[in-house]
Amino acid sequence: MKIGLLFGSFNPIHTGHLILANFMATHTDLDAVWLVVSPQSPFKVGQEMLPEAARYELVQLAIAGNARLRALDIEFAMPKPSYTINTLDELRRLHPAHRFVLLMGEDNLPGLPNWKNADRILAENEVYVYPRPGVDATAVNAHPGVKVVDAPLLDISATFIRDCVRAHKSIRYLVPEAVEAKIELAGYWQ
Ligand SMILES: Nc1ncnc2c1ncn2[C@@H]1O[C@H](COP(=O)(O)OP(=O)(O)OP(=O)(O)O)[C@@H](O)[C@H]1O
Ligand SMILES: O=C(O)c1ccc[n+]([C@@H]2O[C@H](COP(=O)([O-])O)[C@@H](O)[C@H]2O)c1
Repeated sequence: MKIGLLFGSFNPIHTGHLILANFMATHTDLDAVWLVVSPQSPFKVGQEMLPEAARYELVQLAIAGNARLRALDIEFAMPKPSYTINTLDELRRLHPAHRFVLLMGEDNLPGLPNWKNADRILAENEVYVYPRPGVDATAVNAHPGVKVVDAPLLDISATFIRDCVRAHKSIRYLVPEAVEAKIELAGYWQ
């Protein structure tokens, strides 16, 4: 199996993540996409985050019923911050028969050279990139292993979702119904 890995904080998961994941799982050569919930992104230290278990639960609610998508909590038991190279090594050790591809939104590409062991990440992995509005990532796009897919732009972010909830504005259709219901019931960001 060829599997795409979408690493993220998912604080919370939103329709942008879901369209990206499903597009990669159905419009490329990938067989499935695994959404890896990171307890602590190295680039978001000190930022407000829901507890990792709550973010993981929202991801599970969001992807329920989609056989091509799966949620992973593998980084919960690993050292923090969550360095992607360590998780890639661990996933290859656990699943030697699978081929893995790194997935990301275009906004993450300019910072990729600053990730831990970025050279090894790029040498060992194909990277499929989903375009994101307002990003110029041409420098890293030139790397032979990096492929930007041709897909509809989605101007949705977790930041916008949190801001809407705080302002008591509707997030209907910006997140799946089950995610909206859980956010409301639990009172996240209110
Ligand atoms: N609307 C989008 N279009 C393309 N890629 C996206 C989109 N939203 C998220 N991604 C990608 O999904 C991955 C995980 O993103 P993350 O969980 O940090 O969400 P975010 O919406 O960017 O969060 P925040 O607004 O809190 O920074 C990253 O690779 C990011 O680029
Ligand atoms: O490995 C790294 O050095 C690294 C640096 C920045 C981000 N990441 C991962 O990239 C994912 C998205 O990060 P962010 O900051 O956009 O939420 C998340 O899973 C992070 O752990 C990883």
